[in-house]
Amino acid sequence: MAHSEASPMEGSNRILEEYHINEVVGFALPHPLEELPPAFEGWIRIAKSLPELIDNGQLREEVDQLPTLSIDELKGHRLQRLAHLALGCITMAYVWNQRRDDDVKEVLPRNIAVPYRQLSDKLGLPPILSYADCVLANWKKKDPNGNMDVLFTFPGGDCGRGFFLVSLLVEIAASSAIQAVPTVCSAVQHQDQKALEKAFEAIAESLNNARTYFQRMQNFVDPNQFFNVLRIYLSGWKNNPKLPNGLLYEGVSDTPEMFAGGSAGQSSIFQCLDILLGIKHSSGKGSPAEFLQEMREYMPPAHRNFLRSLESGPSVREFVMSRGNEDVRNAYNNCVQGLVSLRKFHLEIVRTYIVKPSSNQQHGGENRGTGGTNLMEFLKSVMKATENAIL
Ligand code: HEM
Ligand SMILES: Brc1ccc(-c2csc3nccn23)cc1
Repeated sequence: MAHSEASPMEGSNRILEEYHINEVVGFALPHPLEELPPAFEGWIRIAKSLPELIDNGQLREEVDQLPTLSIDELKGHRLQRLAHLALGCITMAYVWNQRRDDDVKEVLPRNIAVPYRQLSDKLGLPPILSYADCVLANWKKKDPNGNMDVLFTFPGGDCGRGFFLVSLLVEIAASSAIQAVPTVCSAVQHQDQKALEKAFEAIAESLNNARTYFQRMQNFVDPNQFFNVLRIYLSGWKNNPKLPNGLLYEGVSDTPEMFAGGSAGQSSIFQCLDILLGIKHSSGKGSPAEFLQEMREYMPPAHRNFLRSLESGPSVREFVMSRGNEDVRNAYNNCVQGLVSLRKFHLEIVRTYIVKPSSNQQHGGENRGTGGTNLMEFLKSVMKATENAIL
């Protein structure tokens, strides 16, 4: 690990800041901006009006009329994240438009493809809408008492707002677990059983709290709107029969390129806890481990590096198994159980929001998730691997 990068083993919150992890919102972007400089008003205007423009058939025409803008004026991480999010939403709307299989765009025009790729390269993010865009940076405080709202959404009524905000609330609730990660690493390094037990207790409590937010999904998101509308706009162009060669980014490359659709496999919280607790997912070609590893490439680089540095440290699980006292082992198991409960509840949500609505479809339900995975198999495997980690 590069000497300039602090390792979580040094056990200070300074480390988390260095990896762009915020003590209140965790991996989410703190205080996202909502406005771009005046020259970019067209991007914001269109991104803010996707449902209306798509429904009245004007979206693609509006996008085609945008000027090709230089991104030089977009200084700073937050401005670039807002622009990347706006262009990501516009790109999904432009490609999928009114969700007709015979009306999918295979070429993204240069006036958005060129700045979109430049911003993606600057941020180290993929040129497709990702979890880091749509969940982590797509929010604002609506009023002084902390109610939140999304910046952009898609057709499907309140479905997108609910899906993105509930995911964000789970991320924020689980962020206190991430705050305990340097303490766990330091306690293992110093073989401090009491400190380790306390840090595990904080993680377990955080996961139980996060689960209560998960339950809000049913109140805000309609399963049929999710399955038949929103899910289409989050689909990507890797192994997608609707775009078998991928998407051509005009003015950027001569051949079409493939990028996976949005997935919460791109959530750093869950991958971070899997690493910390030593939860190993099944590996091999087309395996959950391979999919989750690939999804790291869609995360902000700082978060990807945090996961790497965590992976390079001593095994917490080994320490608990070989030297942990009974209290430490129980506290460790409560953390694993917290992740199992979240993943079991998530499986119920997926049955309600994907499996059931897809069985109502005439073609017997394509068993694919937003990330294009054979989802139930993948999710059950991930949940079982978590359960198997209980000592
Ligand atoms: C309507 C609600 C939801 C649906 C239909 C849904 C669906 C899915 C599907 C199909 C996958 C498989 C991978 C993929 O294709 O992306 C997945 C993965 C995942 N989802 Fe969701 N999801 C929902 C809500 C949430 C929420 C609120 C969270 C919390 C942040 C979440 C966290 C995850 C995680 C972490 C994974 C990766 C697998 C894992 O680590 O367990 N999901 N989800
Ligand atoms: Br883009 C985008 C990508 C992923 C998500 C998301 C939030 S929770 C969840 N489970 C599966 C996907 N997913 C939302 C927007």
